[in-house]
Amino acid sequence: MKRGSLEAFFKPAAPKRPKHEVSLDKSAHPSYPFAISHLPAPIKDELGFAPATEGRAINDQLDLDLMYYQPYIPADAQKSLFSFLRQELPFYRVIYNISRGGIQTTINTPRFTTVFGVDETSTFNPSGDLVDAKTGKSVAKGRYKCTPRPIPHCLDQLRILVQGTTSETFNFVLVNYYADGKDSISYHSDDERFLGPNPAIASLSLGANRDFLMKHKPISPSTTAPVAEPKQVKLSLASGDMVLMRGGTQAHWQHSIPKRAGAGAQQGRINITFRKALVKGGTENYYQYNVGTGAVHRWHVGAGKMVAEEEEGPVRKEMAE
Ligand SMILES: O=C(O)CCC(=O)C(=O)O
Ligand SMILES: [Fe+2]
Repeated sequence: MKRGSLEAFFKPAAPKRPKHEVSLDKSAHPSYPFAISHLPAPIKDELGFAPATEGRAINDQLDLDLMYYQPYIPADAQKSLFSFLRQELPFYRVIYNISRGGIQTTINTPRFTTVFGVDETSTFNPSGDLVDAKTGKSVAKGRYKCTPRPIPHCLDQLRILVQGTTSETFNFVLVNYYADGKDSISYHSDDERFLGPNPAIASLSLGANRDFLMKHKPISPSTTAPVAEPKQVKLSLASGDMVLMRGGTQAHWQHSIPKRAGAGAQQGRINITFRKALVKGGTENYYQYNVGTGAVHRWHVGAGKMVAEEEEGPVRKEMAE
């Protein structure tokens, strides 16, 4: 076509190529507070080189069965994946009540959390409807006390990658965001019955370095020869690292990310765990404690922190459209 011709004049200008290739595609679903971008192509390409190192077995202690990838995510993708996920995912600061020794206590989860997925009894069909895993029929509205969310494309790519490496299968992605050294997770085991016996859990770290502490549960005194209490394990998790916990690890060990003071404690850290819940109760538990009922928080680039979004009333929604 000749330059300056009438045709050229009317031909819409070719869209300008962005400096970095960014995906315009997004995962949208009625259960999401907002659409979630797909992984940008450069990150996706880099992930093709994962695992960046071979896993190293840590199983020299009683009941401990870990594989440690140091790192799992290739160096060139660590920062960009961290920033992308922090910016794209909805996060919550869940508050809930528990009864401790008959006394009602309010727990403020000391970190941001979010979760996607559904247990084995259900699945999302290609249209995004929740259906029974066996019959493919629509799941009745009241079946779950929560609203399960499909795993967005960006996290699903990670899930598929980690499944390939570990030969495990996962249907849940839980994400923690530790804004700084004051955020933490106290000692616990992910040994809920809804995960079945000896669950495998893959745990990916991005962003700030944090210590991952593990301790054996108390060993009940037995009539046989006394066993030495295994010593504490400390892994200094760095950006891109992945720990696969499996076998008897959850049944016999607890883990935590303690608060941290001093240099480096101002940096944020993302943790992603991949798990497999077998029954409905697992889905309800995960949404109750990782989404809850409070406001959604979103990363605010200008403020450099998570900001709670106002509840979207009908007026704002109309304006946004
Ligand atoms: O942040 C971590 O590395 C651990 C998170 C964790 O233990 C959990 O979410 O259950
Ligand atoms: Fe855990």
